[in-house]
Parts: sequence; structure tokens; C-alpha cells
Amino acid sequence: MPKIIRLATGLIVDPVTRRALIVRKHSSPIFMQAGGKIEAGEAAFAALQRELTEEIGLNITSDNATPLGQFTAPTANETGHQVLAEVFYIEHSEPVTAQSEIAEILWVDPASLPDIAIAPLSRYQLMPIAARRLGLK
Ligand SMILES: Nc1nc2c([nH]c(=O)n2[C@@H]2O[C@H](COP(=O)(O)OP(=O)(O)OP(=O)(O)O)[C@@H](O)[C@H]2O)c(=O)[nH]1
Repeated sequence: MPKIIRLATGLIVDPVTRRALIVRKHSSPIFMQAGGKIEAGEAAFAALQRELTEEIGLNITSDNATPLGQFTAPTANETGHQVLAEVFYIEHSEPVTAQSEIAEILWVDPASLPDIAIAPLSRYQLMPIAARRLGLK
């Protein structure tokens, strides 16, 4: 049976520069959405608030995060497993800073991704949404 990992992730975009944010953790060579696992009994939005503060020092409220719904994709790091992600769209035009578990932050053109390893959820599902919403496609 494939394992399902429940995540809360942010599709964070800068509407001024028309770029989308992806991050890489020290533990992985693959770029992906900021966010992480939803803990038992935790609401998806609360999980995302906790993860974004921990990872990039970004504090979100329900006023600046719009739910996009649930998305599934193969996991980035473990073969044969799936992520089930609750995704929130967040417009943010201020600098963000990588906190302890994050090795790198990248603002990318979602319509023309750089030649780097990017998790399936980001590459095939969320970057196309960002590109459309930013008027790039
Ligand atoms: N955060 C995040 N994780 C993703 C994405 N796509 C994807 O396959 N994953 C996978 O989902 C899992 C999430 O783990 P995580 O390490 O981000 O979660 P976490 O912060 O709660 O980790 P922890 O268990 O070390 O506390 C990893 O296996 C990761 O590779 C994505 O876009 N964002």
C-alpha cells in the first residue's frame, strides 16, 4: 500500500516580480513548496502557519492566505508514496529569510523553471497555477 503523507503547503507568489517561492531543506537536494506535515489533530491552516514561521519567518493570517484545495502527487524523496497537500495561495512581496532547516530559497519564474530538481507537486501542479494567476501563461 502506498503511504500517504498529509501536507500543508504554501503557493507563495510575489505579484510585483511575478515569481514563485520554492525552498530546499538541508535534508534534501530537491526544491519544493514551503510547508510540511500536518500533525495529528492539527488543522491544515494551523500546520501551514507553524511551518512557514519555522522555515522562512513568514507569519500568515486567513486574510492573506486563500485555500486552493487538495492536491496529490508522488513524493519528492520516497519512491512509491504520495503526498496529499492542502495548498494555500499567498501573495507576498517582502524578502523572506531561510531559517534553520532551510538550506536555500529560490524565487522562480513559474512559467520557465530553472534546470534544477523540483518536486512533482510543485513542478506539475502548483507552478502552472502560479504561472496562470500571474498572467505568465
Ligand atoms: N514541504 C513539502 N514537502 C513535500 C513537498 N512535496 C513532497 O513530495 N514533499 C514531501 O513530503 C514530506 C514532508 O516532509 P517535511 O520534512 O517537509 O515535513 P516536516 O517539516 O513536517 O518534517 P519532519 O517530519 O522532519 O518534522 C517529505 O517527504 C517531502 O519530500 C512539498 O512541496 N513541500
